[in-house]
Amino acid sequence: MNTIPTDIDALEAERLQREAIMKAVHDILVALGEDPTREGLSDTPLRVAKMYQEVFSGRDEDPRAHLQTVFQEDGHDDIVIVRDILFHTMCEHHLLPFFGKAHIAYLPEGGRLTGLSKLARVVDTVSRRPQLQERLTDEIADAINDALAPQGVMVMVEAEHMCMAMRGIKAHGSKTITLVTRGLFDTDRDRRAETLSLLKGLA
Ligand SMILES: Nc1nc2c(ncn2[C@@H]2O[C@H](COP(=O)(O)OP(=O)(O)OP(=O)(O)O)[C@@H](O)[C@H]2O)c(=O)[nH]1
Ligand SMILES: [Zn+2]
Repeated sequence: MNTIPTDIDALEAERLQREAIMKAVHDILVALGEDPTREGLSDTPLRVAKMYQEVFSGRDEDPRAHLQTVFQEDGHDDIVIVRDILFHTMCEHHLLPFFGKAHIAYLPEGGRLTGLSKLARVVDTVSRRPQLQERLTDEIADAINDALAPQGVMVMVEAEHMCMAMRGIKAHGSKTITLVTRGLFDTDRDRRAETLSLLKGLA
């Protein structure tokens, strides 16, 4: 009985949100001196609204939901690394893209492993939010730390920010690197150094 009204509510909320974004985009076009009825622009508010709904659709998702499937592999408490997970997201200051690669390492505890693709799914979910690179990196590490309770997690993100390239300082090609660690990587200097060089692809 409940599922149909809930679905209808969700669809209605999505429709209302799309209309609100369309109106805002229409107003921006007018403020820029454009004619929103001209052929090239007439569908632009709808296109932009759908695009924002898509690229910000991770706001209400919990990235930990991807990590609920745990494989028990007793005796495997050695490092797992997935490098070069490509992502795109939107900087919350300017609503311009930043994009690059996430590199993830975790040291399992008690043989608790997750599927490799699930790590990329975590990156995908937190990328579909208005973001800061530092928070994106924290959210990936926290999701893995909470869901798997590993001995340690290390996440490195390297990205180029369009708000630094196509406007403002116009620092084309600059890369921002963020690194966060949890658990054993905070305390064990040797493990930290070894894993960092693996994350950088140096080993
Ligand atoms: N720490 C951090 N800063 C970011 C990120 N994305 C964009 N920024 C910065 O956010 C800052 C916003 O600064 P403001 O002075 O409020 O805005 P602004 O006048 O547009 O700044 P400029 O880009 O220097 O022209 C800029 O320095 C951006 O480079 C991010 O992911 N993390
Ligand atoms: Zn920005």
